Formats: sequence, C-alpha cells, structure tokens
Amino acid sequence: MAIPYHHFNLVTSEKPDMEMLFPSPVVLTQDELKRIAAYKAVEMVESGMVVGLGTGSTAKHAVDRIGELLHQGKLKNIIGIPTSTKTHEQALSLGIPLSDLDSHPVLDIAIDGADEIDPNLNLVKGRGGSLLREKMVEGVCKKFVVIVDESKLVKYIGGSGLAMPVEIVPFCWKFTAKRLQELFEYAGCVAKLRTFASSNGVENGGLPFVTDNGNYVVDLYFKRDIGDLKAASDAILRLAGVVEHGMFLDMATTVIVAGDHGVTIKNKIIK
Ligand SMILES: O=C(CO)[C@H](O)[C@H](O)COP(=O)(O)O
Repeated sequence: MAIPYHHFNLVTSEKPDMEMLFPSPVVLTQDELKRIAAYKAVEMVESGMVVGLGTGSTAKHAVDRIGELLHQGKLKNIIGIPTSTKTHEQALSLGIPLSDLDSHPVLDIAIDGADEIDPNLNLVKGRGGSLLREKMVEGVCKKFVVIVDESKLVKYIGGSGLAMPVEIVPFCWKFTAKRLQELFEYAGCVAKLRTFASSNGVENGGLPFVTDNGNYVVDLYFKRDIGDLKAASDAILRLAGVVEHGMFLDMATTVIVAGDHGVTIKNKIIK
C-alpha cells in the first residue's frame, strides 16, 4: 500500500531557477503525488489574496486545501475565482468566498493542473474541457502556479500522444475540425470531436461533449512535433469557428512537479 510522505529535506539545486525537495523514500500513488504538489502550491497563498481556482483532479486538492485553511482560520479574506462550474460548486461547498473577472480583473495567484509541460514550461491544458475559462483567469494573474505529477512532463508539446484540445463553436464543427487537421498535416494530426463517451476514455461515439460555455471540443492528436508553438497558436486562432486552444504558452510562472523522488519547483526565468 502506498504511504504518503510526511516531511521534506530542502536542498537547493545548482540551477538558480530550480529548487529540489527530497522526501523520505516511500511509494506514492499518482493521486498522492497530485495532492503533494497541490499542498505545496497552496503554501504560496496568503490571506487577502484573490486566487484563481483551477479545474481537474490535481487542482481539486488545492481547492480542498484552501477551504481547509480558511476553515482553520490559517487563511483569511481569500476571494476565489473558479475556472469551471465544477470548481465553482466545489468551492461553494467548502465555503470559499467567490467572485469573477468582472469584479476582479487582476488576480494575485492562480493554481491549476496541466496535461503536458514541456522543458520551457509551456503547457497543454483542457483535457478536462475547461481551457477557455482557465486561459481567461490564468492569463490575468500575477503568479500562475502549475501543479502536476511527473507523468505530465513531455519533451515537446503534443509529445504524450494524447489530446491537445481546441474549443470550437458547434456550428459546422466538422468543417472546423477538418481545417484544424489540415493545419497540422505535416505533424500527422488527427482531429476528433470529443464526445461524452470519449471524454470518459471509451471510444464508442456518443453525444458531443459540451463545455461550460456551450461549445464543442476537438481533440488534436499529433504523430510528430508541431514545431513553432507561437506560429501554431496563431494559425489555430486565425480559423473562424475556433474559440480557444489548450496550449498555454509562456504563462506558467512556477511549476511544481511531484514525483517518486521528491518535489521539483521550477520557476520561469524572467528575461
Ligand atoms: O486543464 C485542465 C482541465 O481543463 C486540467 O488542469 C488538466 O486536464 C489536468 O487535469 P488533472 O489534474 O485531472 O490531471
């Protein structure tokens, strides 16, 4: 049975942008690793902050922890900005005071998971379907802390072979999906409409998955590296019918990775 680890010995690595925390040698489940990364991130939250609340199984631990610290009186006057209806419901159930971008257009910090992280801290997000709200919220925070277990680390964006989601309007979705696939023909791209069944891991068709914004999601699968990410982003966003894509380029300020050998904290190098 997996045992959660209880303490860290702090060691600063030779690289100035990276801090390593080595735990006791124990076996951890993926969910425990997610929770460790989440709790570490919540240490960066201070009373009085406006906090972006991410979506997904990793971010859920961070929201739980913020709720717990508020309940214990260790955090005070937090305002949460949820990135999905699901997180909104979770935060409400924990008694976290909530607001939105209309009232709080600048956030102190946001904490969220990711589906992929490349060596330059570029991300793929949105396999949970909340990419648009996540990008809106996380694009206006002073610190964007990404929390993952080490399975999310990739050599290049798309490198996991799993989906890079694109939120599109439902109108003529096949047309938009085809244009997206053609855009990345050079990388062996296959574009698939996400369905409720496929979002649960069962590839047998079903009704289209509908986002919190009433849109569809087309998942792009790449066989090869798509190359210039900024060019890819611009090309996707130029297509009428596309609402947003799941590449979060140059947005993360800190990435916390929990792995079997400890927690690694990578900070963006400010040029
Ligand atoms: O982008 C997201 C949801 O839209 C999630 O942050 C991402 O899918 C990671 O999820 P998890 O923590 O469950 O692995």
